[in-house]
Amino acid sequence: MSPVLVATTPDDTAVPLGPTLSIFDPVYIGIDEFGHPVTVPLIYRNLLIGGEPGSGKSALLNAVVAHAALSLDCRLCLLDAKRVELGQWRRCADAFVGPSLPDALALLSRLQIMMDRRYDYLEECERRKVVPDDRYITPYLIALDEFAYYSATVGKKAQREEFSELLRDLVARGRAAGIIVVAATQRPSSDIIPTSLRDLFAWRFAGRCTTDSSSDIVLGHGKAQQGWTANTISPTNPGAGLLIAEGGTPQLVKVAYLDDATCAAIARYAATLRNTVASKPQPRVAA
Ligand SMILES: Nc1ncnc2c1ncn2[C@@H]1O[C@H](COP(=O)(O)OP(=O)(O)OP(=O)(O)O)[C@@H](O)[C@H]1O
Repeated sequence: MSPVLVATTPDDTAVPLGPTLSIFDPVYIGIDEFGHPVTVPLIYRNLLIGGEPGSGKSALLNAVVAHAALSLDCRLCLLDAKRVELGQWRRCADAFVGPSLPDALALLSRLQIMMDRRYDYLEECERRKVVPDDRYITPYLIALDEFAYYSATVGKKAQREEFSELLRDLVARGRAAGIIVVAATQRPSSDIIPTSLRDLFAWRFAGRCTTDSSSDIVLGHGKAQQGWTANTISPTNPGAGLLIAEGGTPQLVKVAYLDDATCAAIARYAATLRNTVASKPQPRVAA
């Protein structure tokens, strides 16, 4: 039987805590058009989320981050230029970057170093990837809301390019080292999501897009012609979108929505869990 986790309140009362999740579990993200639950495995994968403003990208991001926050075998790094979309999870995260490109660069550089060291370790142990209950490697979820802010909006050109290169490297090489990137943008255009970057994301979600071509930029070339376009999703149906995950065929999904109060409650609970249960002896990425 797994041990009962107990938290201590300020007046020293022991409060039993419920079970936790694992980042190796499939992540519940919503329902399909028949009302069936939709889950996606995220370990060893990355997820790209695109769609017009208000299409429900942050809602999906929050559903994924909620699962990761409740997974004590996962650490979090959050980048959110608006600060309020992912801000409620701040106390669960090793690092939280707001609207600062230098901070974003510093964080991604450190993650890149950590990734390289993890591969040194895996090579030394003659292993290929992180596994459940890994003694020394804890998976990291890197969640970015509106990554175009860092890759195309602020700072100098060289800094933006450095950001894009670092992000691309983490997406391309991070999976076996337990680094999961979930990145959202409201600008599904070819300059923000070039094909070479898009194709590195095994899982993709397109919320409502204003054109067939912007939907294709998220889902893949030719999908609109095959009848899969997020342009047909009603603007009055936020959270609905086309998901490409296992199987490769797009699937219509309505994302589970966590309102502010629910998010805050889950985040508080997850932070309590994280403070209560000793984490693995591994240096933190954040300063
Ligand atoms: N799954 C959902 N079910 C019901 N309502 C939703 C859902 N997802 C989003 N909404 C509603 O749509 C609003 C906008 O959602 P959200 O902030 O996730 O969009 P967004 O695409 O991230 O927007 P932006 O690009 O401006 O950040 C939410 O405040 C909420 O009212």
